[in-house]
Amino acid sequence: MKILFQTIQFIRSILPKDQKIKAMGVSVLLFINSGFELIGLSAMLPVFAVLLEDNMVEKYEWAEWLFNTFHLTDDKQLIILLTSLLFLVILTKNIAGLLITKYQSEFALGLYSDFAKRLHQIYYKKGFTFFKEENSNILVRNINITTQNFANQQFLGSLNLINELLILFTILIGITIYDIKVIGLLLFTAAPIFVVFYRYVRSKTIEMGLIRRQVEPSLNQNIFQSIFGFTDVLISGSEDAFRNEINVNVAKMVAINVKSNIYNLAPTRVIETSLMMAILVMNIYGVYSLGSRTELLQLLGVFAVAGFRIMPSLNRMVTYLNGLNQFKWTFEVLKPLAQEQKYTRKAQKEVVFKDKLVLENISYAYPDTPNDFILEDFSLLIKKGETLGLIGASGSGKTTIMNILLGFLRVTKGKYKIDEQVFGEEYEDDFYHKVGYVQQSVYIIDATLAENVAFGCEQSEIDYTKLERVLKRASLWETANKLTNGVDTRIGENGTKLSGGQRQRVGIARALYFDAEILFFDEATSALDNETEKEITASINKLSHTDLTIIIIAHRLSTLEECDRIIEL
Ligand SMILES: Nc1ncnc2c1ncn2[C@@H]1O[C@H](COP(=O)(O)OP(=O)(O)OP(=O)(O)O)[C@@H](O)[C@H]1O
Repeated sequence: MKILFQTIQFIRSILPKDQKIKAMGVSVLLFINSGFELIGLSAMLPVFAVLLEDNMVEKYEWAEWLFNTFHLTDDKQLIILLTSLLFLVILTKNIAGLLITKYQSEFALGLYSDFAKRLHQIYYKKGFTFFKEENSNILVRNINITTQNFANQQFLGSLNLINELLILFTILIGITIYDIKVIGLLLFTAAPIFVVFYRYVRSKTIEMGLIRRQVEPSLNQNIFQSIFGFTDVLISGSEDAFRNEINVNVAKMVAINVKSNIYNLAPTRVIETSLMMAILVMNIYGVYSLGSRTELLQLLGVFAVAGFRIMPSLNRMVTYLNGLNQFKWTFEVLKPLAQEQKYTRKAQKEVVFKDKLVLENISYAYPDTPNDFILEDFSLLIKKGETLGLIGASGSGKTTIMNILLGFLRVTKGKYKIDEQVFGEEYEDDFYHKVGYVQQSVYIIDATLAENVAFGCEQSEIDYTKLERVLKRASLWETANKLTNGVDTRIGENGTKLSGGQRQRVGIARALYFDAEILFFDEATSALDNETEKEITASINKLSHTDLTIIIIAHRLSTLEECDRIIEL
């Protein structure tokens, strides 16, 4: 049961105040549900009593009251009346139970959506280096699958477990009041079998959870790599190798799911066996120690009713406990939700860029190699409106400088200033609005050309006049007109329906659409043939000598011909 306390503790740490209150509401509903269950169960007892005993009216006041109120004439009518009442009670309890389940599921799935949103936000706040270092498959799993697992298995699981425990506890108290011997029997026969079984399953399910945690992202990675690297896989003849890796991981998932199914189904059989054991012992006791068969029959009746409810309840308890154990690792993934304050950003300020960008005696080392300085005591001043070229050997630090200027990387020593403002977290939002960034491989989403240029805007929000203007400036207007549906043509995942040069132009048009004041080009033309490179360079040059500040990284000097200044690293 330690796992239940740990889970409740963890849930409390990651739920915001309003959700904690709602969660309490859900718990109260669950307790009401337990109450309904117990009413349903105890409503069976009078029916049994009537079936087993004669002359009820003379023996019990409640039977006499029913007889008089409903003008009954004999015991048969009492049986029918009680069974009908029992039916109504069970019907009401089940309808109420379903409504409560609906509410509870809506709340749990609401938590899933909230956790996914919050985790996504936290990851974004962790910034550029975090995304560069983390495995994307693990991040996808964390945001989408882990949050869902937690909401279903940990949150709902623990609530339901408490609910079942309450029901079980009340039934056991009822049985104790009725006949303490029955409880003794259960404790000495069914309980030990159940405890031994659960202990065995617990260690197995924790182990399975850890395997699942590791295999799921690897499997996704295998599949994604084989899909995105289709041409390389085909040409290198590594199709079988990729498929084998997929198969190995799928086989591991299959083995886990088979075991998981068995561990979730086995309790029914174990519990049934242990209850049968209790009945056996009870019969031995009854035959030799009880006065009459009727007494034994009544004892068995109580036991049967209790067993009828205890069995599925115990079964569900094991399933919930299995879930809690198997998905205990999700705590670690969702821990950042409990420390959300750690990731709060400074209030955002407007950045004024009228004159210059300055790198002042900066040094930079990547976090995983803190002693390896890529840049040391480096200074650079870029005037507003200037077109600056950066050239240098591979690995000399050009992209690192660009990422510092973009505000993605923070300098270890020295200062990065925009006019007189020292760049920091507080300027991020406004500064990102002022920059455009065209990389060697422009990121294209599976949407229309217009949506790719007006990146992140809903189709209805796109300014088509502006779109036409920027497409013309990026020399993409003619291409757009040749597409089946013009700018509203879908250009395929990763821009598969566009040429390399056209994809670069989408990047340029995007930067222009968002009125970037500073444009960064990182090897934007290096993957293109000479002719296309010339065309793109011409498009970039068309932009220079305007108010735009342009910083270009290139391998070929020819690309930088029109630059005001070229710096060689
Ligand atoms: N995330 C990182 N963690 C650690 N080292 C890194 C990281 N990114 C780059 N480096 C190292 O920093 C150095 C400079 O890399 P950078 O990408 O800035 O060079 P570059 O001049 O742009 O190279 P290229 O022309 O080949 O793109 C390289 O030695 C590289 O290995």
